[in-house]
Amino acid sequence: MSKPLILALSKGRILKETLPLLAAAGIEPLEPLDKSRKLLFDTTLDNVKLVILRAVDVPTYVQMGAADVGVAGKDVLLEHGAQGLYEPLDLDISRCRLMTAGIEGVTPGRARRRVATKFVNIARRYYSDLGIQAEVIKLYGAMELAPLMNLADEIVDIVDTGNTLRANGMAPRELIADISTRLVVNKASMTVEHARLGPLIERLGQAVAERRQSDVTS
Ligand SMILES: Nc1ncnc2c1ncn2[C@@H]1O[C@H](COP(=O)(O)OP(=O)(O)OP(=O)(O)O)[C@@H](O)[C@H]1O
Ligand SMILES: O=P(O)(O)OC[C@H]1O[C@H](OP(=O)(O)OP(=O)(O)O)[C@H](O)[C@@H]1O
Repeated sequence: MSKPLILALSKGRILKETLPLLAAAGIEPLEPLDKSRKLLFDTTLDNVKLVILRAVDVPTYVQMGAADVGVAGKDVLLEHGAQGLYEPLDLDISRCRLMTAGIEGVTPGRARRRVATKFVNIARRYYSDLGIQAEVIKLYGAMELAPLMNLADEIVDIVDTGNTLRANGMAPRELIADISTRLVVNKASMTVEHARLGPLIERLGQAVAERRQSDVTS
């Protein structure tokens, strides 16, 4: 039998929205994902397996060829870099915005700005493109706390409803990028496994289009 095709999925919020799309494309795990500590699952498609990863690890698995296909947020992909990856499909799920934000009513001054974020590469690129001097401070969560605690003047973070910012006396400032979840494919796999990947990407594309259509009519 040929080598199994490995799909790397981001756990958490993206996973919940990914599973119905995969099911519509004929791929379902053979056992419930949350009933064990297992991370590698067989599926209803012969020789197609799922691995469930931290979202930030998905691009690494796909880039290195440990997984053929991945599902990850555009924020994670922008932060990681696109080398060795194709991005053939916008899955149109987990939509949000990557923004700068700061304390409500405060306008940032001209001085070197302290910026707290987990997206350090995106932030460095963004401020450098604008010619703004920034000291980027890496955090792993609760970015909204940093300006309140005088650790930073500004944050770069995901904004959806804006509730988290509002609840902490903060307001969005500039849009950096509109974000949604993307399908990524290892460049070598795309060539070698084209016979299996082509139809898979097409079925997923149809599932995305059908979901969009049902959202419009509901
Ligand atoms: N509030 C939100 N609304 C919509 N999409 C979001 C929101 N927050 C994050 N996302 C998108 O979902 C992805 C995964 O978010 P999630 O909160 O599940 O993981 P995480 O907190 O980044 O990862 P981990 O829990 O592994 O640290 C993000 O990379 C982003 O693309
Ligand atoms: O604009 P909102 O609708 O409030 O969404 C934005 C929040 O959502 C994400 O956090 P999440 O809830 O995923 O928690 P996390 O800190 O675990 O990432 C993100 O880091 C923001 O804090």
